[in-house]
Amino acid sequence: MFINREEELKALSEKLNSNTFEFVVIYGRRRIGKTKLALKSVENKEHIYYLAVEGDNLKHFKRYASKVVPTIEYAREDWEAYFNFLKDKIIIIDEFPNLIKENPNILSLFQRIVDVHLKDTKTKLIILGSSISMMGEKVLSYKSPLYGRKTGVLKIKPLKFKHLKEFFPNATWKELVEIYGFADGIPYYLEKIKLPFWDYLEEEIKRVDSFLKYEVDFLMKYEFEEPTTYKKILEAISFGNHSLGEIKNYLGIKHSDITPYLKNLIETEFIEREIPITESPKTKRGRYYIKDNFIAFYFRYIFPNLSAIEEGIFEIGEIKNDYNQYLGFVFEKVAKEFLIELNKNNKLPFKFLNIGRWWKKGEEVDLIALNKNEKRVLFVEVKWKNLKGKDVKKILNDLKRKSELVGLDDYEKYYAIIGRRVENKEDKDCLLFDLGDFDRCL
Ligand SMILES: Nc1ncnc2c1ncn2[C@@H]1O[C@H](COP(=O)(O)OP(=O)(O)OP(=O)(O)O)[C@@H](O)[C@H]1O
Repeated sequence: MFINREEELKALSEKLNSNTFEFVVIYGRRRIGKTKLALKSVENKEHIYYLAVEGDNLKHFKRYASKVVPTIEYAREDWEAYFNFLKDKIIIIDEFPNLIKENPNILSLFQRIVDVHLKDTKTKLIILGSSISMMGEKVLSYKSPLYGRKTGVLKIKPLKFKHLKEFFPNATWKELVEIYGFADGIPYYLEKIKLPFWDYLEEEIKRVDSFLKYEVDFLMKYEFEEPTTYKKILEAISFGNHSLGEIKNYLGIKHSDITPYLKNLIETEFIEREIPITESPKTKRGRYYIKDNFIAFYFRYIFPNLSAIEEGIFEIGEIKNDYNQYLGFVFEKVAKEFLIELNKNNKLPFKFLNIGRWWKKGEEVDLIALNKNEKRVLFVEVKWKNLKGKDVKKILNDLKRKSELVGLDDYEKYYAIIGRRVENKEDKDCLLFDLGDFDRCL
């Protein structure tokens, strides 16, 4: 089964079919599907695939490459000599950071190989890496010897919510939101899930060898040497502490500065900083959110309960009882994707160019979609609840009240409510959507 990645495959296919040398960097968090994508792109093409390991890479690489280019057996054991035998070939090196760890000079060495041997050939060199900090600093940064050599960069993101339907064609949208809250759009986790979701989760948590216990440690090991404080920060955010002050309070640190930790967590893509949509990027009023649902799920439900899970006394009810509240946040992310899809297909009253949250002094609007040129704005409230007519009226009144606080007085205003289920969607005072619309629109 291979799901989506159409745009990435198109970009790779253009590179692979070009008449010139190409050096493509593919990176993204572990489990996201880099290897599968790279291999899919060369499915019907002769290629060398090498997964770099912790040591002896020169020897191992030669063995793999010789399956495609037997004459490489005669090459001296060094990278420059190897690449002389590999001109015009497709070469994929997975987990490139392992090569850097084994030999930090590899970067200058590859720079030389490109400049002296490959630049004027049709060789396609594709390197893959999971450590975002290392790929960023050593490969992609302007300080890297390889900086000017790459001809393409692909950052692999999670699959979209709508793609979950392809993994689980028989699941309802409600069940898909529940699954998304756990696995996000990360193929490795999606692949593990069997329906019904709650039975799967209960069984997985009970397993002595459950991957849930170790996965996040394994991911963090790739980015941080000492993850304790990072973990505490992620736990704080997963329990709804989003401002700097709230996070500090949760950690119980009064004076020490946690901004370097936050900066590193942003750089390694564990979290992101958001600002109210109407503010300038320089604002101090940023808030921190965990980037993928799997990490949020782990820090909300697994990390605080590791001992109980280990002792086999953890009850899945602990998660079930809280899950709807947690999904409130997950559903906002789903709703945003849904609106972006509607926008793309011209199914909204105007085309927005910007979408994001807004907050000020205890007041919040879940989503605001803007077109500054046309001076039109859509205010959106997202509710992971079944809404009756009277609920809709109440929410709409409150949304209208809040819309007056945002300061877009001369804009033409529109309102939308997105609920789990909404009764009487014909109400014409605002746009109303629920999971029933997803089949039509996603
Ligand atoms: N587009 C996809 N459709 C379906 N399954 C996928 C897709 N991409 C990846 N997978 C599955 O998800 C799992 C992880 O994918 P893959 O090994 O390619 O990720 P990766 O980013 O290279 O991970 P790592 O860095 O941890 O090795 C694999 O079992 C793969 O089969």
